[in-house]
Amino acid sequence: MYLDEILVHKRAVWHNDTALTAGVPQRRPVPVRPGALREALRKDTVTVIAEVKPKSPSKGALWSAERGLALARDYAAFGAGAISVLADDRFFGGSPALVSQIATDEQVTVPVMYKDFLVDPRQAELAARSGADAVLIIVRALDDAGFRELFQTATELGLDVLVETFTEEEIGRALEVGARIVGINNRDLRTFQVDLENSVRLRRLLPEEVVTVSESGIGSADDVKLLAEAGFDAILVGETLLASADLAQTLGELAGVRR
Ligand SMILES: O=C(O)c1ccccc1NCC(=O)[C@H](O)[C@H](O)COP(=O)(O)O
Repeated sequence: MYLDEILVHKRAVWHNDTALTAGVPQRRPVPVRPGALREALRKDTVTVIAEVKPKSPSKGALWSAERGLALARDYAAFGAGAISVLADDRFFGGSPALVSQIATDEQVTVPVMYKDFLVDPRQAELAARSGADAVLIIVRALDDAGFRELFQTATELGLDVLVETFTEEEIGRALEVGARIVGINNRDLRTFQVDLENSVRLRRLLPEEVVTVSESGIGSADDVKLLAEAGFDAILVGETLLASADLAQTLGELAGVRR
């Protein structure tokens, strides 16, 4: 299920008002922490944003959603600087309720990002109600007006925004709206091909004041060293952690690389 098909589904769900919102309180249950994600990503070592992703279109089943909270607690205890939680149910097996459960948990003290395919400002409102500190917005999912509106809505709600890019043109669009945290995806969401060189090649287009995140396909401390040398502040990692037989060790290796 490639990006275009996911977006068709998302637009239909929000257009028809049939989005899954059960398990998310009507009012945000915890205070907003603007800047929390950005701050967590600027450390001496490359920060790991560890992902709770129950399944994926490219890999199938990865982790049971029922054990999502336990996983998030382990991530926080073993050195993740932030946690990304899939809010999409259909393709990734997550839910807004899962984000809420993790974002409001007392043992999960690191920032939590609401990870979905945002096509409607109401999704940013749902993210804020869930208690998340941040949302991800994928530039290529939106036209300029839609991107600007979503970015503005999320920012006004006090959420940090990780703006995901894949090309030079998309980096230009991210900077144009004033993005302060920019991700570069290594996975082409139209083919699922993964190439870390995409991050290395595009990083130089981002100014120093922008916090940078390399996303997807990161599997070893050597990968992280490559990205640290290219100038990245942080990495977004799912599959490598979800498949690890020794999470404390794997996370320790990825999170221990100096910038
Ligand atoms: O992960 C997928 O298969 C996928 C398919 C279609 C759209 C998005 C997809 N992934 C979203 C992500 O951003 C990744 O989950 C994230 O970067 C972590 O990647 P990885 O470490 O490779 O699990």
